[in-house]
Amino acid sequence: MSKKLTLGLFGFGVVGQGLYDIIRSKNLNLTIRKIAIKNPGKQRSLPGHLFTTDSHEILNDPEINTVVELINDADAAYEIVTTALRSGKNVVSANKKMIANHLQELVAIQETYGTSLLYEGAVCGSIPIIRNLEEYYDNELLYSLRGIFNGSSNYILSKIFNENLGYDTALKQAQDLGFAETDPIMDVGGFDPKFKLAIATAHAYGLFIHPDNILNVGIQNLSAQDIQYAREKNYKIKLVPTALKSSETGVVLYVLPKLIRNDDFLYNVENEYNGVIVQAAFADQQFFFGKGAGGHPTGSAVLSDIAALRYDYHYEYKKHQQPNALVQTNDHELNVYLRYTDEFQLEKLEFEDITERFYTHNFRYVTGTIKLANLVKHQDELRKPGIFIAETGNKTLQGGPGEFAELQEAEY
Ligand SMILES: NC(=O)C1=CN([C@@H]2O[C@H](COP(=O)(O)OP(=O)(O)OC[C@H]3O[C@@H](n4cnc5c(N)ncnc54)[C@H](OP(=O)(O)O)[C@@H]3O)[C@@H](O)[C@H]2O)C=CC1
Ligand SMILES: N[C@@H](CC=O)C(=O)O
Repeated sequence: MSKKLTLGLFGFGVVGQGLYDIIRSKNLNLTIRKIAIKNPGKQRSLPGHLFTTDSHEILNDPEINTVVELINDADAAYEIVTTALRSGKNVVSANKKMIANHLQELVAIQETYGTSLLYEGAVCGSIPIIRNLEEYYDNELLYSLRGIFNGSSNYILSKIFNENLGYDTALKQAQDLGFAETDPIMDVGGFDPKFKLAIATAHAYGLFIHPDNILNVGIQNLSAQDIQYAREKNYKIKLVPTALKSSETGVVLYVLPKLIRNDDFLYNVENEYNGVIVQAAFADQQFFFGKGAGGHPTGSAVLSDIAALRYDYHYEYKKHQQPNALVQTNDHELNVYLRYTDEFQLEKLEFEDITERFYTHNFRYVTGTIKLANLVKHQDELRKPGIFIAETGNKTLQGGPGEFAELQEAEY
């Protein structure tokens, strides 16, 4: 039965305001009873009596049955969300950092208290990927999931490749447009897409992997030489999170920049748009595309979750409940391009083989094969200035109905 929802909203920034605009534009039979914010002195577009800086005005209000958490502080969000769920209120959140870092505990709290936490807006903005992974792919063998999960870094890369804009100018634009996180290293360093990958993996494979255990290397060290290298070969560089089944039981997870060929779905995903490629046994490749950042696109996903709560929708985490033997593994080889400064950096990484080597006084790179475990071991080195790594090979998983996937390498 459809329930009347009375909302308590936390956060009235880019996404909170975006959600409010959408709710106001339609007759949705929803009431926003109170909005909690941080800074009482800020100018607001709504009457002052709607706002509070006291979270208890929402959390202790028995009239409020639904909390919508849209703040930019993951620690405060954790307190708000867990308190709300424990006091019998359903919650919608877009806070991927908080959700990814506490997912297993949040699932347990929902079970204990019979409440529901929905977070479609936390992963790829407007793209309904979580509910699809949760519901649709239950009976499909999921080989891999990869894509563009971060609007800001994609915006920056698009502006660099398509308009020759400088990195700093493009980043400033992404911030001004409300796409970037409060600390933009979360975006460009690949942390934000890693949080999203961790959440998606729980719904794709039933695996709860803490983000600390997933490699992320971002685009913050991208240089003019890397751009030139990619352009000369007709590639674009995108920041790509990947989850793939590498064996009967192994799931490989990482976030790396990637050289993308023009026949890849991701090649034409530009600006703040996101794209997710799901590869499954019977369906083969499927591609989801939509805006991954911004107030209105994210607000639309948040609203969809709010609407689902009218019907008591909750994630069942079925793939986690069912016994399966899947485990995360770093036992996997990747084809990469590596620009480096000192030979010792190259030696440290211990390539399996090197296929190409280029050496001038100001530009050194190799391409070759490297173990993911080595990248994990030396991830701090990979984030230092003067080094840039990008995946080159297009690992696609192929297999027919009933047979296990074979890993196929398409070398560029
Ligand atoms: N921007 C985007 O495109 C997307 C963002 N997200 C996520 O949504 C969330 C919100 O992002 P966004 O709207 O961009 O952030 P903003 O910085 O635009 O807004 C944050 C809001 O949170 C409020 N706030 C901060 N701390 C508290 C607190 N302790 N109690 C109550 N209110 C608080 C701020 O109050 P005040 O107004 O007083 O400063 C502000 O209204 C983040 O988790 C983000 O990662 C998810 C998908 C897309
Ligand atoms: N900072 C994020 C916002 C949406 O999740 C991004 O750029 O994708």
